[in-house]
Amino acid sequence: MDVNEISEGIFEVRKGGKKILATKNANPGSNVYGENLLEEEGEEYRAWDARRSKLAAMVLKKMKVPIKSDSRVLYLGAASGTTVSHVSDMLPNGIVYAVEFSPRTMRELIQLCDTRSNIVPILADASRPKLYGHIVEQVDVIFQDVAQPNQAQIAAVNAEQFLKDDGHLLLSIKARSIDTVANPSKVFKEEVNKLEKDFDTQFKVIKKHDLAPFHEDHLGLVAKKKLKEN
Ligand SMILES: C[S@@+](CC[C@H](N)C(=O)[O-])C[C@H]1O[C@@H](n2cnc3c(N)ncnc32)[C@H](O)[C@@H]1O
Repeated sequence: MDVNEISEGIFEVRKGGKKILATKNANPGSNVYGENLLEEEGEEYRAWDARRSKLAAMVLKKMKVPIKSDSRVLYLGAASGTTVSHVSDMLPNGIVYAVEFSPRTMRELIQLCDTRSNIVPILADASRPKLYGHIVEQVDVIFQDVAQPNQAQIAAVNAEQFLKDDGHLLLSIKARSIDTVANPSKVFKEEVNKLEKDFDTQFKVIKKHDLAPFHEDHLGLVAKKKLKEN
C-alpha cells in the first residue's frame, strides 16, 4: 500500500493496483457509512466514495479544495453526515458547522457528533442564516449541497453573513432541482450568472466542473467573494 497526500488532509491510497481516495480516520477503529478502513504505518484511512459525495467528486475532477487542518467550515445540506465525516477528518484543529433542516437525518448526524468533537450540528433552514448567526463564526470555507431551486441565493446570503473576505465557496449545483426539463448546461450558465451578479454578495467563479459520471447533471464550482469597493 502506498499513500500520497494530494491536498491538505486528502489522500490517494494505492492498493492492489487501485487508487482509492481517502481521509485519515479521526476516530480510528470505526467507520461511518460502511466505508472501507485502510491501514498503513500505524495510520488508519477511510475510503471516500465519490459516488456518495459531491466534494469527493470535485477532488477527483482535480478541483482544488481549500480546506486546511485548522479551517472553519460551514457545511450547508449536511444530511446524515457522509461527507461531513470526511471534512471532520480533514480538520484536526478546525471545526465544521453542519446545517441540515430534516429532523430525521439530523438524528443520525447527532450520533456522528458523539464520536467527533469538531462537528457542530445545526437543525435549521440554510436559507435563513440569521437563525444560526449566534452559533456560527466567520468561516474560511462554505460548502453547499442543498438541492434547492434557490441554491445560488442560499450561497449568497450565507456568504454575506459568514464567509471571510478571503474565504472560498464550494458549491454543488443540481440542475434538476432548479429546472426539471431545461438543458443542464443552460441551467448551470444561469446559476453562475446569478452568483456573479444577482445578490448583495457576489462571487468570482474560479473553477467549475461537471461532476459526471459520479453525479449526473451536477456542476461543482469553486468561487471567491467579490469584495465591495468603498
Ligand atoms: C444531497 S443531500 C446532501 C448530502 C450530503 N452533502 C453528503 O454528501 O453527505 C441534500 C441535503 O440538504 C438538505 N437540505 C435541503 N434544503 C435545505 C435547506 N434549505 N436547509 C438545510 N438543509 C437543506 C436535505 O434535507 C438533504 O439532507
